[in-house]
Amino acid sequence: MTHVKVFDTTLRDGEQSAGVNLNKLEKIEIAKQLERFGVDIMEAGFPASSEGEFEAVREIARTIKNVSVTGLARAVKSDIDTAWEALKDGVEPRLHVFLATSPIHMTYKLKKTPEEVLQTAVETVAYAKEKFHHIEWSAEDATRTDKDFLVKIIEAVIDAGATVINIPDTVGYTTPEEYGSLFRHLRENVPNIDKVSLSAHCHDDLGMAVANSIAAIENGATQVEGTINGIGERAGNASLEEIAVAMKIRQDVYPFTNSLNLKEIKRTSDMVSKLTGMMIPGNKAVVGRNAFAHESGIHQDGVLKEASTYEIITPEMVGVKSNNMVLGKHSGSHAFKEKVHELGYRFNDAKMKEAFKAFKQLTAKKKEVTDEDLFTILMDTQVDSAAIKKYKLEAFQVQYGSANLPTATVALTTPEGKRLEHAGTGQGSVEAIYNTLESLVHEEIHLEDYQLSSIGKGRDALAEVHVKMTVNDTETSGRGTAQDVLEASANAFLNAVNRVFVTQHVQEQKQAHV
Ligand SMILES: CC(=O)SCCNC(=O)CCNC(=O)[C@H](O)C(C)(C)COP(=O)(O)OP(=O)(O)OC[C@H]1O[C@@H](n2cnc3c(N)ncnc32)[C@H](O)[C@@H]1OP(=O)(O)O
Ligand SMILES: CC(C)C(=O)C(=O)O
Repeated sequence: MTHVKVFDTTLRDGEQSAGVNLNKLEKIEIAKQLERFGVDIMEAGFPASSEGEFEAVREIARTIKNVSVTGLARAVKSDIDTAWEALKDGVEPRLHVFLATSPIHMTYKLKKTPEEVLQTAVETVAYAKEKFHHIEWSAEDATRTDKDFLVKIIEAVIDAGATVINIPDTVGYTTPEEYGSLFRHLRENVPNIDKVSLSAHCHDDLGMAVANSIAAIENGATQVEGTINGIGERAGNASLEEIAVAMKIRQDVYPFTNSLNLKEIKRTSDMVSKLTGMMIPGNKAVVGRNAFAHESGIHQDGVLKEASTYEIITPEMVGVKSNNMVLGKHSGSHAFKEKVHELGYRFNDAKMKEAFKAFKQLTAKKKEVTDEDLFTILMDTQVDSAAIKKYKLEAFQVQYGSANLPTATVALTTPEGKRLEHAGTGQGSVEAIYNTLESLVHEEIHLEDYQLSSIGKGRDALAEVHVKMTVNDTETSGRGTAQDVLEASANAFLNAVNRVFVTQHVQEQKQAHV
């Protein structure tokens, strides 16, 4: 059976999803989970794109020990140098360098002739080879590229030192037949193709990213790229969990192996969804809330008699567990620690105490704390940098009545430790809180998006709010959870403001040290 390497780009192409903005701690947390999931390569970001991104990629390369960490670079020497600085301490530094090859991209975007593009590609790969042993070269918009030119440029970059050739369907334009035949064509026509691995990278604009990726594998790709939950630019990338489960369930027609641990799918998917704020549709294959739910009588009857009548994937296969140890008000720290480990978290004593405290606070309001609730608490504990001082919500009160203008009174502490209080109004309760918070933090804030969902079921379920906003023209996002919808809303607002504040604070500290 052919082994297929899995290249995860959740932290790069996935983060290119409109409105997604992960901070360093969140990226590291996802990277650790991707390592547990068993990906072979993870693209941690685009180091030359910003200082924050550079630092996140460098930290991931230093932290992750069982996965080759890569970073994206344009065919520009300074991008390659920056990528090297970010990646060089990793266990297997790997560069991902790309250049567009289609007539549309070369003419209008790069404003270069095909000859100039070929020369730039060769020069930059040769330059990168002085530093990197592993180089993936991507022909951006390969599926709208002239085939003869594609053959020519691939042969040249292999000679220059590329070790993996990626054939991206950048705009999600291709079809399974066409994409498969492109891989066959390259294998048959690029003279030195045996020196490299071929990789597939598909986008989902026409809803065919997974099918296209599998067609590529059937036709010689030994590496497949994608993201968790299929997040990514525009309509997203190929969803890795769907590719993995399709290969597992249809081994009879897809005789390929990979190193993924399918039982980590649910946890990975939940984490990516929560930290990016990209909700998973209920009917999403493999990880949607309804993926294992049977609603209609005939189906339920069939499943009760024999599950395989209507279930081709078992929930256990992808890590959806039945909750056998319930934690609540009377649970102690031992059971809590046990559960923390079961959920895949490894905390030092201080973080464990912090998480236990948050858990106990929740049990005062909620009878039964589910795995989903705990997962949220643990993730919040993990990605919160207690060392950096931030705005903190102290108390709030909202007066609401259908005939009155809602009024919020809010108290918070500033990063400098000062307590502030203010009251304000709005058309609704959330707006009243947000108007008041805006006055308190003295920044110009525009709310772009607000999403509310519940974690789990029942009247006492936790509320989770995701916001996207601009703070003084800087785009940011925030997440807040609480049992009360208004408190979760206030937390999300302050979380978004704090992200901007923390970034500024780190930059100011750096400048002070220069
Ligand atoms: C298909 C993909 O997903 S590619 C990855 C896309 N991801 C991103 O763009 C996210 C990160 N990007 C960024 O932060 C910024 O775009 C930066 C820092 C990389 C560049 O910013 P800027 O210098 O302001 O340039 P801007 O983004 O406006 O334009 C891109 C420039 O790169 C050029 N370019 C685009 N791709 C490449 C490439 N592969 N190799 C070399 N140059 C390239 C464009 O032609 C344009 O050049 P020009 O300024 O001479 O016209
Ligand atoms: C950089 C390349 C691989 C890319 O993301 C694309 O073409 O979609």
